[in-house]
Amino acid sequence: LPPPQGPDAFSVEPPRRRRLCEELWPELPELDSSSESDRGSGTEEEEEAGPDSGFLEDATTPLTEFLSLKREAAEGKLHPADTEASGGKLPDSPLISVMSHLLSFLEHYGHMQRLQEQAGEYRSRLRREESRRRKQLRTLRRACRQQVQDKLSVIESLEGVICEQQDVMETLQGMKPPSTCPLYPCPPVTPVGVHRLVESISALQGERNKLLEEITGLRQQLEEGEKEKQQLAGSFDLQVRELKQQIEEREEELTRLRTGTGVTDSEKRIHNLTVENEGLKQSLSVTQGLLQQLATVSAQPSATLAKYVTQTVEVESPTTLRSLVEAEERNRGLLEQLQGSEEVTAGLRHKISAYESEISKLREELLREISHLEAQKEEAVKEASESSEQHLEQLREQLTGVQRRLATLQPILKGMKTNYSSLRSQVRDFSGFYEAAIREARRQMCSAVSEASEASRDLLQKYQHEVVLRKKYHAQLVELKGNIRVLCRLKPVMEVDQREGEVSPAVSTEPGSDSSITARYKGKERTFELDKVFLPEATQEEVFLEIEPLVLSCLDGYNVCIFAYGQTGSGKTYTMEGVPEDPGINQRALQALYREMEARAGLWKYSVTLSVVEIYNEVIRDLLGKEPQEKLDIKLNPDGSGQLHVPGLTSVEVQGLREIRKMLSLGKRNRATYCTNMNERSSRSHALLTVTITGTNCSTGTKTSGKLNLVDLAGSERVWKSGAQGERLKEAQNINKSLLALGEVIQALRAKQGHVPFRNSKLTYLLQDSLGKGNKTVMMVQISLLEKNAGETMCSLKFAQRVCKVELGPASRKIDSWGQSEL
Ligand SMILES: Nc1ncnc2c1ncn2[C@@H]1O[C@H](COP(=O)(O)OP(=O)(O)OP(=O)(O)O)[C@@H](O)[C@H]1O
Repeated sequence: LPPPQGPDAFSVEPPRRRRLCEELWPELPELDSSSESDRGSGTEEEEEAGPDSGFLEDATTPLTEFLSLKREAAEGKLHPADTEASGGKLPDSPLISVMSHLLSFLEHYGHMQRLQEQAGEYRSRLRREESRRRKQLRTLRRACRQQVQDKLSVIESLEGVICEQQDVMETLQGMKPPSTCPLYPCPPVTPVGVHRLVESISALQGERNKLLEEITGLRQQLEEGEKEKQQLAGSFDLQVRELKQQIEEREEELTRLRTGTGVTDSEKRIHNLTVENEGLKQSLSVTQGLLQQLATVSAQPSATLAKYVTQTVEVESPTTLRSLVEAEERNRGLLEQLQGSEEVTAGLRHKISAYESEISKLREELLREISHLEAQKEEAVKEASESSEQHLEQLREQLTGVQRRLATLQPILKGMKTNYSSLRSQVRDFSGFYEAAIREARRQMCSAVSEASEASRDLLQKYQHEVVLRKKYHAQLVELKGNIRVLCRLKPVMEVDQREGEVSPAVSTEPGSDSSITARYKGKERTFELDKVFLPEATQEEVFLEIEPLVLSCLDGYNVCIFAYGQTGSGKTYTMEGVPEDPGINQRALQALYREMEARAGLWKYSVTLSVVEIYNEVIRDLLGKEPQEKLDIKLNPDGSGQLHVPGLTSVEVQGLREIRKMLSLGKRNRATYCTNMNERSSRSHALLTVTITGTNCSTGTKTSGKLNLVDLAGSERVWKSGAQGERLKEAQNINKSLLALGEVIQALRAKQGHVPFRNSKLTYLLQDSLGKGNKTVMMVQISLLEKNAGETMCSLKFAQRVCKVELGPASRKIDSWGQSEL
């Protein structure tokens, strides 16, 4: 095998190689914080690196310094202001002081202060993030450096081996054969030895190639690390931009607030310039950081690599050389970019200095303005103090006046105090005085009450006497009128009758007389003398007024019976019940009773009970009961009083007229009503409303019990005329039977017979206690004026005449012209 030709790496001395490796990664000693001496130790190898490597070194030096200063500042070794002053060659920026000055103005506004604090927080976060990123970067670089050192140590050991081999080779080559050697002076090297050497050299070359490959791999790793670093730097820049944007937003908000709160134009301009300046500074710092990274990572390895290539590898590998030349070209491009960036940086610095000078001018203006304001403030304070002194003087004068007034008021106050103490003693004694007065008043009241009770007793006695007299006279009056009274009411000719042509009257009255009535029937005329004849024009009220005293006598303990008698359709129900808009006797009687009861309230207490029964076909039915169809019987009261009573009959105690109306409407609904050809709503039953009034005298306790029977009798027409048949015929017969029985009872009473046939019908039996002696009865005979009803009219008037002859009291009655009754 041929020996290696030309210069190779093995010709380089080991210490020199070590220095070359160190130059390949100049940031390694920097990161060890011991780079000052290493960087400063310019060696002859560096000078041999050519003009390009020297230029690169010169260009990277200030950036390296800047980086170190920045790092130191980050590590807290230097104050940021010092860093900028020394590394960036910038004067101490007044922006921060102006800013702080401006912010001091904002201290008056709590909200602005909070915003400022937020901005500070964002800045500190930014700084923290920056330091974190730098730490990461340092860690990465340290790891890379460790790897490189490891590789270098391997290379060194290999180089040592190679050197040894070379020494061996040189020794071998320089060895002279012994003079005794037959092959001398050119002793042949044994092929085996040479072959072994060649083999070892080629093995070493293979190892060296491997190492070179490893170096290439490491370079690739470094490049990848660089890319990662750039990505990190990019993301870092993005975060920084976001944070700056947030700061800018906060500062804009501050600006808005400041504008809203009325800062001067100079302050606004200063603020705007400050913001712009800050932005420029930030862009400058970003650019510088970028340059620094580029210079640190790209340029320095390239420079050292160039030297390395020049000295070692170039001759061996054209491919590597080509790639290194390309890297060199890239480095040159980066350098150009660096130069451009530096120019931009210089321009920005110039701008910053211009802005700072303007800011300093504005600051001066601001200071002038502040001093002017302070002067104004002092003046205002002076004026305020003068006015307050004047006010104080006035207050002093007022105080003096008040003190003078107080001095004059002192005696009055003293007098008031005396009065107050006397009042207090009076108040203390008042309770005793009050109790004594109350006792005296009670005593006087008791005596007055006793006197009054004596007087009232006298009055009460007089009143009771008067009541007794009134009752007596009332009874005498009623007796004079007659205890049984027969009234006649003429039904007016209705429209329906006029339409049918039934207008010829069969009844007439005498002018000037209100008690005689003349009826014509079958060519005969007959005059009847009754107690009262109501003409067709008579109102419901007129009718009731006639019987009101009798009704009211119930309150004094009388039993009163009021009948409505007459043929069907003659107006019985109208007279007794009336119509809603014009009520009849029933409701008017109850109203009058309640009126009177109210008038007697305080003297008498009354309770009113109500019962409504119907007598249909000689059967009594309870119209207020739950079972109206149930038949009731009349029996003697088991209390031995001899009174009659109807077991099971509903007797409702009513409290007022409203309740009575309810009961009456219930009774009306339950009443059996059938149609006949005489009247569409002809009642075929007797309706009996009984009002029992029990009174108690409040002072004497005397009790009275009166009963008012209001009877709407069934139609009295003759059976043959009503055309009734079958069941209806039975109804008519029963009706006529009960009416006949009523006539018989009245006749017996008139004749003062010992036996009065009350039991002949349910009606008379039921009214037994109201029809006897001492009771009062009113018969309201309803008659029609019409010719067609003349026969019925005649019958009704004859019946009325018979009743009229009955004498239930001492009053004598006129006897009619015919003398005797037909009964
Ligand atoms: N004085 C009167 N003024 C006005 N209308 C009357 C008068 N009398 C009766 N009427 C009317 O005549 C009609 C028949 O009267 P009502 O029903 O009172 O007769 P009645 O005798 O009760 O008949 P029934 O025996 O069938 O019950 C009713 O429409 C009633 O309003």
